Amino acid sequence: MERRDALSELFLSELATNPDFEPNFYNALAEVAQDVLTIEKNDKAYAAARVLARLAVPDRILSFRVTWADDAGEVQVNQAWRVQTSNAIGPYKGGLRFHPSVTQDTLKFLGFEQCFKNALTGLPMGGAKGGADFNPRGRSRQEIMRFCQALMAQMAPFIGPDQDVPAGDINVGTREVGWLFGAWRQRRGMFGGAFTGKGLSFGGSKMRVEATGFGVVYFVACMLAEMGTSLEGKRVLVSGKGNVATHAAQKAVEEGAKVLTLSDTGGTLLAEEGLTLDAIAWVQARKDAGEDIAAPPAELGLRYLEGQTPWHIPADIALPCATQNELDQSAAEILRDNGLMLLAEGANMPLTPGASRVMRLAGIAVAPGKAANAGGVAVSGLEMTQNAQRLTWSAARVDETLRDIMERIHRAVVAEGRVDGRIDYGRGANIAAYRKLADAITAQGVL
Ligand SMILES: NC(=O)C1=CN([C@@H]2O[C@H](COP(=O)(O)OP(=O)(O)OC[C@H]3O[C@@H](n4cnc5c(N)ncnc54)[C@H](O)[C@@H]3O)[C@@H](O)[C@H]2O)C=CC1
Ligand SMILES: O=C(O)CCC(=O)C(=O)O
Repeated sequence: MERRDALSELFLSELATNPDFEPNFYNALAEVAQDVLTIEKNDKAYAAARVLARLAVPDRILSFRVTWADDAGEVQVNQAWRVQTSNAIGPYKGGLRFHPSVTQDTLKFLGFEQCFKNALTGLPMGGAKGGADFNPRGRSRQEIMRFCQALMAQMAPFIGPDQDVPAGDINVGTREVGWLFGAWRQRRGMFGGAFTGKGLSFGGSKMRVEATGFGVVYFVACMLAEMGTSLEGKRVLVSGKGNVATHAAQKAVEEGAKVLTLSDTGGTLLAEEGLTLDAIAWVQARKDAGEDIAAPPAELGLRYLEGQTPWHIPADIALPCATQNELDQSAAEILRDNGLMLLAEGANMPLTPGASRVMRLAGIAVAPGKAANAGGVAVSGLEMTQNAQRLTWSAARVDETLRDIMERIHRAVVAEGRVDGRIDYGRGANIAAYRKLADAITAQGVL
């Protein structure tokens, strides 16, 4: 970690020796600390307020046992959490994830990142993240609905439009948000914008489904414009086959790029001539039906590379859009050797620390998730605005505002990220977000 200075070493050393060491949270905090601690030290008010030390400890971590009955009538027990990291600039805000790999560490790191991401959007949203170690794979629709209801039986008292506003994340889409919202509404006896990503018939925003993936591509277009080029004809690798991946692929194709891949945990779908919108729609339909993508119809021009990730295929742009730590050091070395020009994180923290180091040393522009994938939560913020106004905006208005927000985030990140004639997007994002959080935290006293 050659970027780490004495200040961040000191700050992190206590965390590193903690017996409950949380590796994902540690990596996320380390990334931020090395960029902002000097700013904090040089600002009397920030230093006195110990801003980063306060953000490093969530306001609270709520932990729940979720008990429900499966289709066979057997009792199932899961563990769930809501990490409310900070509401200094707005109500707690961040998604809910259902996946067997979910731990308190995962959610603590995601909640911390969410504070910075939400600050970058310019909208009044604090940071939170939640989820459960529940695996929806192989579960029936009824079982997933019962699980959502059992979870809300526990979590509903802590959720509300001005309190904490969850949304979807991995394995939590519009359908699950509908069930969660329904259960919240029933428990609390009120209707309000307590969730985003809702169905359009009960307060959801147009374009929320597309927003994260589209926003990634709007951000990449800004990076390319900064380099004096565009997406036209660029070869793009996308990983994942979910909400973020398929919408990033769709928008990149619409902007003239040649998207070569999507992927899942079993392998990579390769389109040598570039994915068509029909091929992307096929992947979306398979995912929605809970079916795999290993046997695509011949007319779509796809090949499934069993057991492979997309990263060995030569390309100009990489968009990891599946999950954290999905791209490691050796994959980064292959991308670098194949002449990659930029990478934007659709997923949250998809690069391992080793992969980040390879990219940095090679001078490859890397847009961190907190900037590049902020479009999703930005449109969630617009959904909260629409709910508060009791109005519905047109898709065109939301999309235009989304593009505008991504361009503003890009400008803010570039303004803080110029180092030795190049742009360090990670540093720019950390500092721009930190300043906003620090101003709010110092202004509100010691609490
Ligand atoms: N949905 C949203 O609005 C936002 C999501 N994100 C992040 O984007 C990432 C993806 O989230 P969604 O698309 O919403 O989830 P999703 O549940 O729609 O899709 C995730 C997909 O990734 C695939 N996957 C999981 N692990 C993989 C691996 N190791 N290799 C290849 N594929 C893998 C799974 O097959 C799954 O279909 C996550 O890191 C999430 O936190 C970030 C910002 C907003
Ligand atoms: O829309 C939201 O509130 C949350 C989106 C999210 O979980 C994320 O940005 O990682």
